[in-house]
Amino acid sequence: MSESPPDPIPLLLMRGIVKQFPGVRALDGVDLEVLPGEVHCLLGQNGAGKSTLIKVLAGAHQPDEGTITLGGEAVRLSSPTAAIKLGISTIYQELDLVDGLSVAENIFLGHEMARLGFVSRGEANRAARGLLERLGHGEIRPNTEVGRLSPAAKQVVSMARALSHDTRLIIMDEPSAALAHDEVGNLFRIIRELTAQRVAVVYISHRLEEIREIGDRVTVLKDGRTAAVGLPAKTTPTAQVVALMTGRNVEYVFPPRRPAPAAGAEESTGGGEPVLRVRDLTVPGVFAGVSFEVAAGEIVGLAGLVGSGRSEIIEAIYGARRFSGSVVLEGGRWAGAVRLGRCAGGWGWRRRSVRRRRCCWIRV
Ligand SMILES: Nc1ncnc2c1ncn2[C@@H]1O[C@H](COP(=O)(O)OP(=O)(O)OP(=O)(O)O)[C@@H](O)[C@H]1O
Repeated sequence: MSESPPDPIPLLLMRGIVKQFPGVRALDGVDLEVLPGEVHCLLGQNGAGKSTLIKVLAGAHQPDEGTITLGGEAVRLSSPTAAIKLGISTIYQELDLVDGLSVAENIFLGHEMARLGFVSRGEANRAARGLLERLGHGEIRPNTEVGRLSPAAKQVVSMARALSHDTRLIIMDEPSAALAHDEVGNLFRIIRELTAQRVAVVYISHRLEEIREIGDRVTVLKDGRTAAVGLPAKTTPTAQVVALMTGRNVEYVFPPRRPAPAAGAEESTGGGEPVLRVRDLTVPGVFAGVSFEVAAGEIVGLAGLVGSGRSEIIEAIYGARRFSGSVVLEGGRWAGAVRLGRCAGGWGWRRRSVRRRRCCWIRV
């Protein structure tokens, strides 16, 4: 939260925003109000319309209906460049950096260097260093190739790029997804410094505890509509936020938990027989030695930072990647076991092969 209270006159007002895609009304009259110097969190389930709304705000999508007012003036965000010129910068979850370019080149990508008055690479590097130091990351060297940086360092470069413009509003789409715990602390420190300078932040995250820590107010989207505007981020009960996001009370969202397995019972399977056994799953250079089991009726969360290999593990399990180790499904339609990493070709081939080897199949 900023040190001084947010200015009550909104920096941004979006009213009745509609965005229709073929067959989908992604936004159906959404309202958003952001004050200068506040962290405004945007919440909603998958598909609620958050990304579409921030793309409208970033100038990447044109709304079919609705009005946008920035600093008291009606604006048309006709392109990303128009949005940037008006002081709106966006940091997307999939950071849009160019791996083959240097840190400084990425920061000033799209700037008109002549207009900025840079006469040499050295000057661009010096300006980049200044921005990185402002973000508390003077150790990132402006001439390093971005592809060599960690996900956290890449995000700092993205923020430096946002700050390289005269920014009044920064949109951050799941900024903590790529960060380890201590790096999230640094992100929050940077956000607090920005808001102290009256920069507003629109912050998208699925992590409610983060929203409590860094957020000032919350807008909740549901099915392309605004379910709530400007709720206090620190004091609104979680059950209320979840109910607004889902349209259901918490007791219906989370079914009653089964009792934990007794001591000595089969580990990590909720006490039941494992249906899926994954052993020493390895895709060289991506992940190694992953083992877990899933019992019938059990939901197992696969947690990790962006880049840690979560999606790749699932891709290996359903057979889209070659791997070593084993993936065994018990009690499925086919008897026995199959190592999906060895399966290739069409479904018919797989089916015959699975039968011949007395294997089973994971039905996804
Ligand atoms: N370019 C597009 N073309 C067609 N439909 C789209 C397009 N972009 C989004 N949609 C649809 O619009 C709806 C809202 O999607 P959107 O990505 O904005 O939701 P979201 O809240 O950001 O979800 P998530 O958290 O999963 O990113 C979804 O039904 C989605 O399938």
